[in-house]
Amino acid sequence: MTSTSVFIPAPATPYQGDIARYWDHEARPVNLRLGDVDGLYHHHYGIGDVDHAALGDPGDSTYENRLIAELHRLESAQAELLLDHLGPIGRGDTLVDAGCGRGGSMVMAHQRFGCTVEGVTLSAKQADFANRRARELGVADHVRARVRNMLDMPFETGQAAASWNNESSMYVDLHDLFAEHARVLTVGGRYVTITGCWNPRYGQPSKWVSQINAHFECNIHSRREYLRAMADNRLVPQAVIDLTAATLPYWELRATSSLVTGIEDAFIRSYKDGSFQYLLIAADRV
Ligand SMILES: C[S@@+](CC[C@H](N)C(=O)[O-])C[C@H]1O[C@@H](n2cnc3c(N)ncnc32)[C@H](O)[C@@H]1O
Ligand SMILES: CC(C)=CCC/C(C)=C/COP(=O)(O)OP(=O)(O)O
Ligand SMILES: [Mg+2]
Repeated sequence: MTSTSVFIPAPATPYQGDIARYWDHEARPVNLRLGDVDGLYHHHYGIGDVDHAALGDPGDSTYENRLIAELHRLESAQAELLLDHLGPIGRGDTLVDAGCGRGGSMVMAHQRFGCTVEGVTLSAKQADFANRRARELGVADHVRARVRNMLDMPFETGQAAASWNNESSMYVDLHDLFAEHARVLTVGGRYVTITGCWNPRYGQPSKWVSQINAHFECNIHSRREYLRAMADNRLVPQAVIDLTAATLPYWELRATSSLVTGIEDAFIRSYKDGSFQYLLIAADRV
């Protein structure tokens, strides 16, 4: 598995065409400069406490670089937590990253398990970027991204020991998504998602959630929709972890940086008013 497939299917819908264009043109410093820290490029957010000793004094000339390294450390910690929930994975197994972005989580999964990791993204630019990084790291025989729709993945039924969505499930219908994961997963395999979802206890999506949807052209689902769509598709939750408190330090630190994008306040306010939650759900394919 060494070459990038050049076959790029037409978008399944006009919306998917919009999303492909969105990610083809994305080049925010908050993502590229963090990725440059160690060559793992993420498009997800961070968890865990800020290491204030590592950050040092805001007056120091190196402070901004330390802040960037700290945000990146928290984003990688988020991916490590997702990988912690995949269960026992062998070197001969295949993992599927649905909505793989620039491939940071795929590389981390291969480095941890030694296994094959297959990713799909709508963006040809992202797939090229991920495959270039895999070649540079010498792991292109085990890590590959392709331009494909996660609702119609190029994998055999039962091929995957585990699969995941890391902040990519808000772009699709959840019933369609979980039906496709249930198809590609082996019986007894594990599905994991980390996602932002609106909280049914709040009532309806808050104005902050609507603002996040508009910012990213996505459609955030409710926690209830996740659990219902899993139940309908042979995915039985084994762990539901509320990461809202764990992600707030990342957002509060990010809001003080030069790399702000303008969406920080909506995340902080919606996490604090209880209308939005950052969740990990790990489910068994039964
Ligand atoms: C916020 S990024 C997350 C990237 C990656 N999971 C990470 O953690 O860095 C969302 C990703 O979902 C992908 N995506 C959205 N809808 C998709 C679809 N229908 N099929 C495949 N990928 C999709 C986008 O192309 C993008 O790569
Ligand atoms: C939790 C939710 C609702 C996520 C929406 C999906 C999304 C765009 C994630 C982060 O991508 P990014 O890393 O490209 O965003 P940013 O540029 O803000 O860091
Ligand atoms: Mg980011």
